[in-house]
Amino acid sequence: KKPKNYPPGPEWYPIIGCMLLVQRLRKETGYLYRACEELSRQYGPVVGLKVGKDKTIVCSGYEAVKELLTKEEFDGRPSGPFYEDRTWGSRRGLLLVDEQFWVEQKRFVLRHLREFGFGKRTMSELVEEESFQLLSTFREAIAKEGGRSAVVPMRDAFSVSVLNTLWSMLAGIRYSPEDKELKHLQGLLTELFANIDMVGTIFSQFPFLRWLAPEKSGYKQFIDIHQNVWKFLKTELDNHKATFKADDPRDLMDVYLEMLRSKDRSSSFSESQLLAICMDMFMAGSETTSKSMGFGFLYLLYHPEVQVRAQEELDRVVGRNRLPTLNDRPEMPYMESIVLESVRMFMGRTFSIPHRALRDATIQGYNVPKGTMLIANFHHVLMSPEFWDEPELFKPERFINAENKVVIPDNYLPFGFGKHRCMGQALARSNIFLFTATLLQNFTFSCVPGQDLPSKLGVDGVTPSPGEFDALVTVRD
Ligand code: HEM
Repeated sequence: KKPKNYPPGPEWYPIIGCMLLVQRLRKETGYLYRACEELSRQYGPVVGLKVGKDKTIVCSGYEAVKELLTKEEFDGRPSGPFYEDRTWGSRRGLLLVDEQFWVEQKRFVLRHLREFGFGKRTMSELVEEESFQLLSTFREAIAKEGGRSAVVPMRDAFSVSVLNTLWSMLAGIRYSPEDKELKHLQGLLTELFANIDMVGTIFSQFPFLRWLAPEKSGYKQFIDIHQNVWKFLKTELDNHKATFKADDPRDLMDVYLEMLRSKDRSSSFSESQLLAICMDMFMAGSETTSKSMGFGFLYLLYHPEVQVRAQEELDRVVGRNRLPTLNDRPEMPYMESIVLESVRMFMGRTFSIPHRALRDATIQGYNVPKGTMLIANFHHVLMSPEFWDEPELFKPERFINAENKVVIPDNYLPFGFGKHRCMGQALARSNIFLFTATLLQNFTFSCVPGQDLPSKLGVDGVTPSPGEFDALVTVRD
């Protein structure tokens, strides 16, 4: 039975709730966000659902999304097997934890990452080093062809560079693009992201399936992948422990190990929590950044005029005799806007990380019972014609005002808002800025002759992906 004054939505059936309808709409539209958009067209900006055991409210309108992201009552994260079994029976990490545990761990990580990558100087060092490596990889691909251009698979072209910035901060490690260990880790993350949703999986909504149908429900695979990521991280943790020197921390792992040795640490600190932090930083930071770039470059193939304008800005501000740096950013509003537009195209196809009502509350006047999961569908705020002129087009100039300054509208919320807002926004934007600027300074990207332009539809998953596509990369004259 629906709770009193629950947000409007489709009819619920025993056990399954409205799962069948959501699944059907998802199949018809190709994306879960589109299924939810369809429901909000019918029921309004706040839709009340029940999928299996989970009462779930999906918010689409700006007012509803803002209320969800800022109200302290909604600062919980969901609980249940999906959110607990990934970290061996209790919620750990940074992404899916709440209350005092989350506050303590987030504060610690933010404070110490300033020294290892979130600070202005350390971030410049990290990102500039990776941009150079990325440029070398593209140059090598062209050199192999022996001419001035090469066909390059683009979907995963940025993953190594992004993973390297994260792993350098966490554990002081950088990989070469050919490294076997790196490919293993990347493969695990890609597999995981293709097999789960932002809102859980069939076995989180119907927990009994874990025991009845562990293979078919995806539970076994989910646990196997997590176990492998865990093993990968544990090997590095053991290396760190073996080479640890008190008072000489090299990275986040070392400062955390130092904390674990302190007698008066809080009980939220543990070795398994350290591993879960690393896992969550990979999960939150790698696919999001590289897929935003994937979408960005896909759209650049459609919009050669955007490349020309970006290259004019690059030539004017940076020239051709040195590589761009993060210090050039204030002078490059157009490149900055390409970053914003790339992230809009990515996050406009998905949801926030789910929140949970910590107690009975209301949203937009509707009742939200304690324990309800709340999700922001970012499609509306990032891609609706209500807010954006020709939202489906890649138009960086939409973020630039008459004084040639970047202006970000209030409804541009791809990194969330409120206390759970993204921890990695500055790093993600710096990575996308410098990787894109370095590549466009040196190359022009076009559709491979004889091939159609790649589909803009993308592929659904825990985060949307642009699908595989190639670009003809040509050295600039
Ligand atoms: C384009 C790239 C990225 C996008 C679009 C993005 C977006 C988001 C969003 C929407 C949230 C959830 C906000 C909420 O639930 O209210 C989030 C949370 C988070 N992000 Fe990101 N993110 C990106 C990159 C990164 C990077 C590079 C890192 C790590 C360095 C990172 C770490 C996190 C963490 C740890 C959280 C959880 C924060 C919390 O719950 O308190 N993200 N991100």
